[in-house]
Amino acid sequence: MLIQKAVNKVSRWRPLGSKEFFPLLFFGKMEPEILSKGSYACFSNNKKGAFLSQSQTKHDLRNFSFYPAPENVGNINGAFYMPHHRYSSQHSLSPERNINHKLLGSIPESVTIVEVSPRDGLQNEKEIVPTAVKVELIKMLVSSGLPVVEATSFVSPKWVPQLADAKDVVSAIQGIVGSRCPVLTPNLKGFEAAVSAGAKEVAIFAAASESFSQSNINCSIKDSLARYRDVALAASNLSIPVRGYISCVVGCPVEGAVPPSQVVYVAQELLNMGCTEISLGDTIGVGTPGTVIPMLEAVLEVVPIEKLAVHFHDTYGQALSNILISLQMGIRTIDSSVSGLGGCPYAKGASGNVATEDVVYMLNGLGVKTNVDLRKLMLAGEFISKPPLLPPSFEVFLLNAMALLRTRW
Ligand SMILES: CC(C)(COP(=O)([O-])OP(=O)([O-])OC[C@H]1O[C@@H](n2cnc3c(N)ncnc32)[C@H](O)[C@@H]1OP(=O)([O-])[O-])[C@@H](O)C(=O)NCCC(=O)NCCSC(=O)C[C@@](C)(O)CC(=O)[O-]
Repeated sequence: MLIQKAVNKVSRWRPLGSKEFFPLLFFGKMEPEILSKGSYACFSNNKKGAFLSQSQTKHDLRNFSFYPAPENVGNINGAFYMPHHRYSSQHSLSPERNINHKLLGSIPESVTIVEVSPRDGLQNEKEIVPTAVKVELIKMLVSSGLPVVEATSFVSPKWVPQLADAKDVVSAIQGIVGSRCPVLTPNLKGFEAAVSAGAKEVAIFAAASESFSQSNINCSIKDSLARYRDVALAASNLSIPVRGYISCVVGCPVEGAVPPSQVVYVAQELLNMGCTEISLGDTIGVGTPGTVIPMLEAVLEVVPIEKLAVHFHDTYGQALSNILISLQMGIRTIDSSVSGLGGCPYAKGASGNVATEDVVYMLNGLGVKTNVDLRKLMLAGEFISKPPLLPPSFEVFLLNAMALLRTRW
């Protein structure tokens, strides 16, 4: 029997297979060539692209690091990757570049990506993913350079059976350095269990919609805030940072459109109880820039921009547009999930989170620093999305053996 792991929601992201890699290694051409005005070829076996302004020279092109053939990186024909390029006045030689500059000028130089796949990505998966697989996923995500990897939730196992192994996951990642690994805690019981397992950061999760609060955490918004005040106080006594989520910031599966004033109310309450960061969740992915901009403008009246994060689901393919406008408004923390895994068990119809690969690809294209290695990230996505070739018990045995070897050497 094979274990059915999470389903990769974004099949365009897959690492190079050896079949594609070896021809590139031996026959691929590493230097870009200008073919005609404004177009170039990255590899001899690649399609030609036409993305650069006519004023750019061959010298400019050499300064970019090109990935191997783009269709091999992500199956995106004609796309290409410029990790170190940033639009700056140095490059603003043509009028169209000036227009670009105006639109992109407010985008931050660096962005913190909060990877939520081990928690938000897996919580909705029906087949139970073995603890060792979850731990390996977290390690792979950490090794890709992600600064924050949300590890799991200390919620009721009756409500979310997939995350019933929260204690074991947190115990197993105690040695991890280089990334923060917060966990969700819905109440004091969850908080205490998280702390005794070794969690150093927690997140609480309220909603801007009354119906969603009831279906997700079985209480009203007011009662949830009272519960969270207790968690925030206990956390502050232990100097543990608390992130506050707000779900349904633009739309609710039951109530429809959610007015920005309800989001502002919950944001203000979370801020007052001491949350160090507030993540605004478009839980069912119904937002567009048309609804996200007014909501963000309203929240920015009460929450300082450096404390805000955005959390988009991609139900209608709007997540990247919403992220782009959030960046243009100055937000510097983006939540995402590798391979677009995710969906809330209590939000019917909610599709996956925005894929981290897509976010990193866009940020790289904008020249925004993330410190994330896209190739390693893709391997993590591949690892969690592909049904394994081995029986689960053997796979878990292998993962445990690898973990043991790592601790010995
Ligand atoms: C909040 C509760 C616990 C209330 O659940 P409840 O049933 O109202 O709780 P209760 O206090 O009446 O307790 C019932 C039982 O649960 C136990 N219990 C109580 N608390 C815990 C705990 N922490 N850990 C383990 N067990 C717990 C408690 O001990 C008791 O056990 P029993 O006596 O029946 O054996 C429940 O509704 C729950 O766990 N909800 C979690 C739902 C969830 O995880 N949703 C997904 C996360 S939110 C999300 O995805 C959105 C987000 C953040 O990603 C952003 C976005 O996209 O919008």
